[in-house]
Amino acid sequence: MDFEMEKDVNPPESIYLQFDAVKYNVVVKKTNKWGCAWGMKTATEKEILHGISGSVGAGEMLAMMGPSGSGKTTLLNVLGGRRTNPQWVSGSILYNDVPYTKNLKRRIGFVTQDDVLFPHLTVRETLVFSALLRLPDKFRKDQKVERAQAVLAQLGLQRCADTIIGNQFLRGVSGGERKRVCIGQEILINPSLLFLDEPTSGLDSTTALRTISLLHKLAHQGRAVMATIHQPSSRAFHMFDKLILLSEGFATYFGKAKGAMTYFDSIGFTPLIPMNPADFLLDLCSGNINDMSLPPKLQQKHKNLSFKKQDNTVGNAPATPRTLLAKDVKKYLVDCCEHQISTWDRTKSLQNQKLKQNLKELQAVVSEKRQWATTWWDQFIILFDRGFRERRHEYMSWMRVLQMVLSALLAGCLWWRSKHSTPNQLQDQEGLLFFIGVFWGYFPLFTAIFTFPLERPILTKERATDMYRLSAYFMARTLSDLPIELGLAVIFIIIIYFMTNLRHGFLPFMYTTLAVCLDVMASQGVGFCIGAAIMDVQKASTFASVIVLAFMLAGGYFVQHIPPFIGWVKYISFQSHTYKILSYIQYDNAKLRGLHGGPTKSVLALAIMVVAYRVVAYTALRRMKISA
Ligand SMILES: Nc1ncnc2c1ncn2[C@@H]1O[C@H](COP(=O)(O)OP(=O)(O)OP(=O)(O)O)[C@@H](O)[C@H]1O
Repeated sequence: MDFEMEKDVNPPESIYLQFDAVKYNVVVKKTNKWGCAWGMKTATEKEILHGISGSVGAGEMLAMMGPSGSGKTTLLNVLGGRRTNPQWVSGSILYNDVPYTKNLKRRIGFVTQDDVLFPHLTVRETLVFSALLRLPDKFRKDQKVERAQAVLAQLGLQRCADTIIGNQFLRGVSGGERKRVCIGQEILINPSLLFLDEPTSGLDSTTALRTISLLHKLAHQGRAVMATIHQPSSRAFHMFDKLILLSEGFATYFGKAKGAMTYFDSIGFTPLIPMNPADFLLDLCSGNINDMSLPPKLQQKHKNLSFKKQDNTVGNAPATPRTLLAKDVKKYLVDCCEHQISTWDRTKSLQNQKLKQNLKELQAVVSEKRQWATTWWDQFIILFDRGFRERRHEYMSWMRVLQMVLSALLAGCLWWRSKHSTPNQLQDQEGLLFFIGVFWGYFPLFTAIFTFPLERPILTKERATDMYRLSAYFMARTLSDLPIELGLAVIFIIIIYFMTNLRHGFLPFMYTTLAVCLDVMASQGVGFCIGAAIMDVQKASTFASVIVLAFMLAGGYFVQHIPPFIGWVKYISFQSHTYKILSYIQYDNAKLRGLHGGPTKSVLALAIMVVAYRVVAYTALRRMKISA
């Protein structure tokens, strides 16, 4: 099956990307001698890209090839505006002769190596939600949906349109289809520049070829397409317009893909057996010179080295004649590239394009003011709807409902027809009230701590493309789980209230339900807070268990006279306040049970906590800088 050409969308505005002598450094932190990340640490700077030059224009597909660790992803991230800190990036990177600004985001599509998608949404839902969020408001809702359908057809995804995306635990669409969904999410906005990191990794050769052919078509519709490719087949290789070959962060070739073999032949490297050009080039960049001719300069060295003893060292590893030769080959390639290729290509610049189009017009494309595609409210509604659909299986999960019902039935049996006439009966019933507070202060918290750490990859991806405001996401995400948590809490209270014979009457029942709902919301707030601040599921769970334990112990049931230096825990413990409110609802004279301060204070405290913990969670999320 081939992919249809896009018919109904105007060609994107052309952007000519030119980069010259691009370098990229990172700080490498070394751990101490025990391998721990804390204590005495040393930081060193490491140069990952050593002055890469090249260009790509509308209608061209540039492939970046090289052995693993040669710097392809890093270069793609730098050119795609994902690494812009001038402290670490140097050299010139110009888009229509203008340096990168965040305004360019809406002209750039970026497909990352990992397919970051919601597993429970269908292919159609994924594309429609992306279209609703990313296409500007000048399109009506039905036009946005139509655009998503057109992309679906263009990428040949109709057959699996209503299949869920899936993940390693959940059967969904195939790897190739998932990759096409990711590409679809980017081409929805009709980008001028499309960057793709390993779009063919993990795909069989036929699907990989189809994907490259799709990229080739997308480029020929007037886009500049840049992709890192590991091991293309020879048919795929011939679809590339331009090629950058990297080896250990150095360029060993930049120019027309078709001219690569001729170039390497001209500098002395020719395959001695029929070979896929991509295999030949990768072998060469890795210094593996089996089955190829060598330039005379290296041939002589090869002979000399073959007679030498293996007593030299390169780095920590013993240097054999083969590794020394590989090093010489790479150096030779880099020198040749520097002198012969980059010089002729650097002379080509925007000048060629300027002849075709007005420079001012081209630059206006790059400098267009950055603005949100949709309003805050639309973002909130769309994200709420998406969140609800993604987690609908959880909401409808019988396991969860069963867990709640069984817990309520168990507690109902244990406190069956409880009374509070004698001190012993009263003590038992207070245990029940405390249990309700602790139970509903525990489950929502442990569900909420996973929210942000698990959604971080998708949040990072979507925020990098300016899809929505963080506040709209936060509100939608924190509110979408609330109905189910509150619903379950109400079912629980209905069961337990009548089984355990709590205070009769409509008002006491309603107040109890309200107090538990406040408990649920405060507990969720603490969970969001911990998750957003730590952003690591394991660490967050450990920390949360300590917090829950502290709040429970200080809740007023186990210890009533807490020493003043630790007494503040009681005030921020939502379980303590819930227990207090429930006691007031059940008993007329709560002071007799050692409870001081009326229920109003506790209701107020819980209400403040519901808001305050969420504000702290939002601030923590902002500080994580999950944006580009
Ligand atoms: N933040 C970082 N800190 C330290 N080293 C880094 C960092 N980022 C990249 N590197 C190193 O830079 C080199 C290039 O990495 P990069 O991911 O760009 O390679 P690649 O060619 O895309 O590899 P692959 O094909 O395996 O994905 C690697 O040696 C990598 O370990």
